Amino acid sequence: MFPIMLENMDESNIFLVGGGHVAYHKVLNLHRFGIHPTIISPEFHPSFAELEQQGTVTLITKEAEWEDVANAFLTLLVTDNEAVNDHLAKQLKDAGKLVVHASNPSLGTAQIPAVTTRGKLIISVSTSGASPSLAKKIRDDIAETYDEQYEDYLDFLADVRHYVKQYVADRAERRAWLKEAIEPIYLHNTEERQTFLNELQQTSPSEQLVH
Ligand SMILES: C[C@@]1(CC(=O)O)c2cc3[nH]c(cc4nc(cc5[nH]c(cc(n2)[C@H]1CCC(=O)O)[C@@](C)(CC(=O)O)[C@@H]5CCC(=O)O)C(CC(=O)O)=C4CCC(=O)O)c(CCC(=O)O)c3CC(=O)O
Ligand SMILES: NC(=O)C1=CN([C@@H]2O[C@H](COP(=O)(O)OP(=O)(O)OC[C@H]3O[C@@H](n4cnc5c(N)ncnc54)[C@H](O)[C@@H]3O)[C@@H](O)[C@H]2O)C=CC1
Repeated sequence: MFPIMLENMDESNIFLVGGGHVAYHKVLNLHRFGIHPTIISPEFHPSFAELEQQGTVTLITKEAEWEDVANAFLTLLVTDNEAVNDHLAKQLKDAGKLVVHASNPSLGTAQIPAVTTRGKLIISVSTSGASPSLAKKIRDDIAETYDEQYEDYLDFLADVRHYVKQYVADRAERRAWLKEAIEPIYLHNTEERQTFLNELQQTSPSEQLVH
């Protein structure tokens, strides 16, 4: 199992096979990350009608075949038909694709973790399929510690990092600034953040562009 963050995906290439209860739950999770998938299924959970109206999903009403997903970047197999899930998982795996098999994870090449976001902070917990319920619980425990105030704190840290990378040439100095920025005082105190940024700008003015 190797965790990785994906970005800049072509979302027209993200598919679900099966349109039931589990599919609906998985789609709401994808939506949190701005992904609007295509779902192939002969029947759909009633809640999908609203999502289709909103334009956040594309529904294709049919039994899934290999041709439907052959060009997919990522496919989530969430039908209640084991044979269909198994067969497509094998073909997708052989084709080197990312595939989540929702009922027999070992046949896939990827799994969905339990996730919470705090702006740029993404808290992601996996139990490698041992207990999705525990993954959820641990995620919720961590999310209590790293609460909403981390949202603008992360924005502050991103600003600091952006500035330091551009205008602080010396590597040791860069590290010192970046290490200082994660001191707890900057989490709680926005005035201290401003003082920090002012000091950073005075010590390393933005005219001295680092190449
Ligand atoms: C392998 C994986 C496949 C994948 O990658 O999707 C998988 C597989 C299976 N889940 C099953 C059951 C449940 N899954 C949940 C919940 C979640 N399941 C998620 C991920 C994963 N589930 C992947 C592994 C992740 C890991 O281990 O860390 C979460 C974290 C993320 C998400 O789905 O978005 C999301 C919570 C997040 C949230 O709510 O925010 C609940 C609890 C609930 O719904 O409250 C139950 C019922 C209780 C229980 O079983 O624990 C079953 C048995 C089906 C049956 O009974 O036959 C299988 C099949 C099997 O295990 O074989
Ligand atoms: N990963 C997870 O988080 C969880 C996974 N599961 C597993 O997910 C699977 C689906 O569960 P539910 O959504 O509750 O079932 P469901 O019965 O609500 O939905 C199944 C869907 O698959 C569709 N389907 C059937 N044959 C198909 C085909 N040939 N091509 C395309 N779509 C097809 C049906 O029309 C239906 O929309 C089950 O195998 C279950 O064990 C269950 C709980 C959680």
